[in-house]
Amino acid sequence: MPAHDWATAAAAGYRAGRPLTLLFDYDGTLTPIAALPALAVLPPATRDALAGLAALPRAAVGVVSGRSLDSVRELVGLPGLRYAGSGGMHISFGAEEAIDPALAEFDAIADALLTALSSPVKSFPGTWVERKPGCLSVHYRQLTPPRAAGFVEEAREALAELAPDCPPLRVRAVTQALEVALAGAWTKGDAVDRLAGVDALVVFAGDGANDEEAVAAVNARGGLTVGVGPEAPAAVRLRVADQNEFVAGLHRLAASLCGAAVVGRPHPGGVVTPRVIHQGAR
Ligand SMILES: O=P(O)(O)OC[C@H]1O[C@H](O[C@H]2O[C@H](CO)[C@@H](O)[C@H](O)[C@H]2O)[C@H](O)[C@@H](O)[C@@H]1O
Repeated sequence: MPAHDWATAAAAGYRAGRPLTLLFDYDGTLTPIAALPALAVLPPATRDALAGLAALPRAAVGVVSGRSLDSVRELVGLPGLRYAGSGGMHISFGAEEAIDPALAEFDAIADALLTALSSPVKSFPGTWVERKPGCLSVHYRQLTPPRAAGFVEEAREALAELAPDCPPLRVRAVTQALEVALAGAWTKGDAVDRLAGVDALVVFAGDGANDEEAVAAVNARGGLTVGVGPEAPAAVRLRVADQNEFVAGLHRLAASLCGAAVVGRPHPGGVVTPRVIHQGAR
């Protein structure tokens, strides 16, 4: 195995005695990109690998996603993991939650944003808006590249027209969707800071523009950042060509640290009912 392989490096750190925190993006990293969000289902073998790694005595596993917290938690289906949804604004670890106050501020203006976006969405059939706590994804995957460029321009203009009556927005293109949140809202970097754990070797893997802050946060901790595919943030320390290669590394890591026991193991049952313990300052 080459020395720059992320799974080999993570296994070596764990074997050397360091706690290991593995944080992964969901869409495009743990699952292949699909035509619609509902079709991006986690393969059972990937779930087994995550469950096996999370059961190790000095390891924690988290999924940090642009999806809503409920959606990512349900799709992954492992109560023992750490989760962040809404691009880092809504964080869940064990029985505890942290919520960015910007989430509620955004929700108070979300209807106005949806109204503003209704005109470009009507003009470009195939586009649609996914409403999530604290943010929106304006999807345009079904459009050809020139139509997508036209749609993005119109959607950005529609949002910009709200400017005098609306707090500043953060609008960025993430895997064929415009992600819209309040400027200054928590990002995946904030989620990394809350989920990483003290003294752990932190590994983060992601594939898109909304992973930039997580990559910066993990690099700042001296951790291991893995870019999945060509659109991964430029600052990653290691790269894999695509989602298949990333999952192959995940299986190698699980096999190396957990042995054959990870395949077909029953998943931990039980439902954790989270309670809110912290609403951070903006
Ligand atoms: O941060 P992530 O976990 O990567 O989530 C980013 C967005 O993922 C979803 O949309 C993207 O994946 C869909 C399924 O593969 C695809 O159909 C869509 O075109 C992509 O934009 C999700 O729907 C969004 O809420 C997430 O922000």
